[in-house]
Amino acid sequence: MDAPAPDQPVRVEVGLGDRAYDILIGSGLVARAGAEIASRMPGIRAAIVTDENVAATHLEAFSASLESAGIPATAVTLPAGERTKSFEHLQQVVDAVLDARLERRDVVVALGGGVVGDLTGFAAGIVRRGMRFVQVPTSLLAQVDSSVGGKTGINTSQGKNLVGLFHQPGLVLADTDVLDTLPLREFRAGYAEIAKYGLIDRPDFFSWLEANWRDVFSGGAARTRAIAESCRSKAEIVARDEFETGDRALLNLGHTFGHALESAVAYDGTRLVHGEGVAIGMVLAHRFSARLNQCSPDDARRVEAHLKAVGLPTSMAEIPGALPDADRLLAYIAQDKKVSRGALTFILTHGVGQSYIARDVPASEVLSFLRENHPG
Ligand SMILES: O=C(O)C(=O)C[C@@H](O)[C@H](O)[C@H](O)COP(=O)(O)O
Repeated sequence: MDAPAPDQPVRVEVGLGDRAYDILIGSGLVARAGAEIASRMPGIRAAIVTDENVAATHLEAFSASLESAGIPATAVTLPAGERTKSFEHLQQVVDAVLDARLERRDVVVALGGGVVGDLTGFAAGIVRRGMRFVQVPTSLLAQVDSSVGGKTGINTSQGKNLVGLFHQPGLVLADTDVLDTLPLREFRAGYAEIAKYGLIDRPDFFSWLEANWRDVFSGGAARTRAIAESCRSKAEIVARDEFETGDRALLNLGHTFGHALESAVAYDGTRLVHGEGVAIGMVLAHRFSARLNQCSPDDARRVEAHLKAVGLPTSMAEIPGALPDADRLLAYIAQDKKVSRGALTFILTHGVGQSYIARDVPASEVLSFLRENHPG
């Protein structure tokens, strides 16, 4: 990561050879987006994909920025929320891009959070067998996780992100100013993914977060540092295992349980948003590791205490409304993309910052654990 001049963005490179790209993190990037895109991709036209909430606050400024850089653009605005990651809205985006007669070398831009980014990236990956794609993440979660690394896709009734492909963006512009208007619940949800990097393999970062999380929430240098550290962690893992044949699965810490819970509430964001599912999932992953004598119960309690301190849910009991029973939750887990020849794979841990990939985890152990932790 380059050391930035005071008003320059932090730059993190995702080192993927001839598909390497920059993540720029800093203030004022929505206003500068047109210039940043045009300097890397001259002569293009663009389709901007966004959602109703983001459109209300940022679409005008973003469109103006493209226009002033000479990039003709069309925009498509989708409903906000996880349920938008569907075949129906994929079709809407594909139609908008084709109706605008964009060519393969033109650009589809995701202006929004993780839902918009995942859906837009998927559309860009399949239209004309792969168009260029730029991520302008407007949520904390998208800035520290989903806009980086090229996982794109949609949800189905069988489970989360079950249809999609790997399609890398050509540029990620993370404007830290847009986080100032993010609802607290959304900010916290993104924070769960920041904490995840500490829990995977950066125990010092986790300790730093325990001491400094209030500053991360208030903004300024601590926030930028946490975002940059997260992007650097993710970029390193993605560069060495782009297609998740090994280590990249570590980024799924908390997601095996978390995705099952999101599926269990039918992606109802009033009950559970993705980052909250990840927070509960990370606590469960640590508790499950302790139950299997892989880590100390003190470590599991430490993780739970920190996530609770920042105001994240840490147990299934905190999800409003009834949940399906443990057998049904296990059925969702069995649809997880890490399952191989029917064997369940979890990201477990030997302690804070010591996560590892556990293949062939017995379903009977998972079921007993889910029953013990189920609120019903
Ligand atoms: O980029 C990755 O790899 C991740 O696993 C990051 C996750 O935080 C992210 O939510 C991802 O989309 C989940 O991937 P999935 O393969 O479990 O759907």
